[in-house]
Amino acid sequence: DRVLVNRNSSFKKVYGEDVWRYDASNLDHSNLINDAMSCDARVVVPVIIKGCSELFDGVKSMVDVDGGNGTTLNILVKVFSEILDINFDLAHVIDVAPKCDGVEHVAGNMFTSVFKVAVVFLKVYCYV
Ligand SMILES: C[S@@+](CC[C@H](N)C(=O)[O-])C[C@H]1O[C@@H](n2cnc3c(N)ncnc32)[C@H](O)[C@@H]1O
Repeated sequence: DRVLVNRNSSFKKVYGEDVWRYDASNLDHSNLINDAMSCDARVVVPVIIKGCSELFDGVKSMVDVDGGNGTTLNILVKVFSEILDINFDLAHVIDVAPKCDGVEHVAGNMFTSVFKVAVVFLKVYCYV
């Protein structure tokens, strides 16, 4: 109720800015979130591949918007190697994302960017 009434999150109330802005200058916290999301991707993405691989049939290019450190695409590209993959996230996340063959890391803001790709993949975005 408090979030709905005040129109901001508990995180913002405590730290003065939303978690993604906070992380840009608190890289330990950013890395903690990236590592946690990587763990999630390692569980969820194989399930997507096993359960609905037809989603990727014929796909030539794909961007993972808010893709974190690229774990999701690192897994997908090993199975669907014909897809041109772009991992898109904020600059402080992309700057430390590990390189991976077949995945291009691009930094930017998803609210002001246009993606010239066939498929936009979005797994877990939250405003905190
Ligand atoms: C909860 S994590 C999800 C990471 C990944 N999609 C996953 O599910 O494993 C949210 C991600 O959104 C990114 N993000 C937040 N605001 C963004 C924006 N305006 N443009 C691009 N990425 C953003 C954060 O840096 C973070 O990596």
